[in-house]
Amino acid sequence: MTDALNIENLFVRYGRVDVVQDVSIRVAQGESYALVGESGSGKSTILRAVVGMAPDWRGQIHLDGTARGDIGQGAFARHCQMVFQDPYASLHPRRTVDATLSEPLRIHGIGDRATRVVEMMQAVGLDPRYRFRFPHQLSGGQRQRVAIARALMLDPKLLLLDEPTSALDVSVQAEILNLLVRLRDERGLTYVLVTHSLPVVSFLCDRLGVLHKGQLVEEGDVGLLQTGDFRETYSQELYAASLGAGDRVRHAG
Ligand SMILES: Nc1ncnc2c1ncn2[C@@H]1O[C@H](COP(=O)(O)OP(=O)(O)OP(=O)(O)O)[C@@H](O)[C@H]1O
Repeated sequence: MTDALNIENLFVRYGRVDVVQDVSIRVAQGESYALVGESGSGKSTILRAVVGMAPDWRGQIHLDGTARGDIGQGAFARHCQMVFQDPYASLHPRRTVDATLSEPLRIHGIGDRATRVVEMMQAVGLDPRYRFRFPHQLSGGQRQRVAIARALMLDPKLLLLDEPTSALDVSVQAEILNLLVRLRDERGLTYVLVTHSLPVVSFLCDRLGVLHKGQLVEEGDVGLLQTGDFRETYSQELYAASLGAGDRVRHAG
């Protein structure tokens, strides 16, 4: 089967610096893949290159076997969406939930918007009576549910999740992780997740890639997080630093 996402020899440059260097990643259909690594290692930049938010990149990016450059903006939005870390920053402060969720439908000429908005609110566990609320009238967890709902409005197959729970209270993180697992199972989604949290990777992902200074230094099955059997010193250090942090999340299911 064609990979959901195939990144080959990706370089991304800001100014004169290659912040991503020769990275190749394949993510199978239905797989959940995590990118981990310290702050500034280039994790988010890789996601940004996939969605077209990195101005200067080279290499090959294929989605479902089609080159990124051959996919128009509309088709891309129907295929792949990104969820950002901070739902407060990513939602428009003067748009109600209804306006936020209707917008992609309007842009793509999809009718029956009120019904679809209510159905999606229910699918992400948001009470439809919040439909005409603004972001500041919602909790952090509810806002992230809106952001996830917005990402799903066009029924994409690939979701890029950039630290989707790290801006949330610990008590709410597990709820959002459970929601992401349920939505993935119900909709056959493929996830690429960027996170600092190895417990989140254990909970949500099948495979992980370790990024260090813009390079992918190691890839492996998520079982590595049980054994700690990493090959590279950098991965071992990252693993050791995370030990003991977040059993709560690991058992969120
Ligand atoms: N718009 C930009 N202009 C210049 N440099 C940038 C820009 N965005 C990111 N960088 C640099 O690129 C490098 C990689 O950043 P990136 O955000 O991808 O790292 P990250 O691994 O996702 O970090 P974090 O975990 O802190 O989000 C960093 O050195 C960062 O300073």
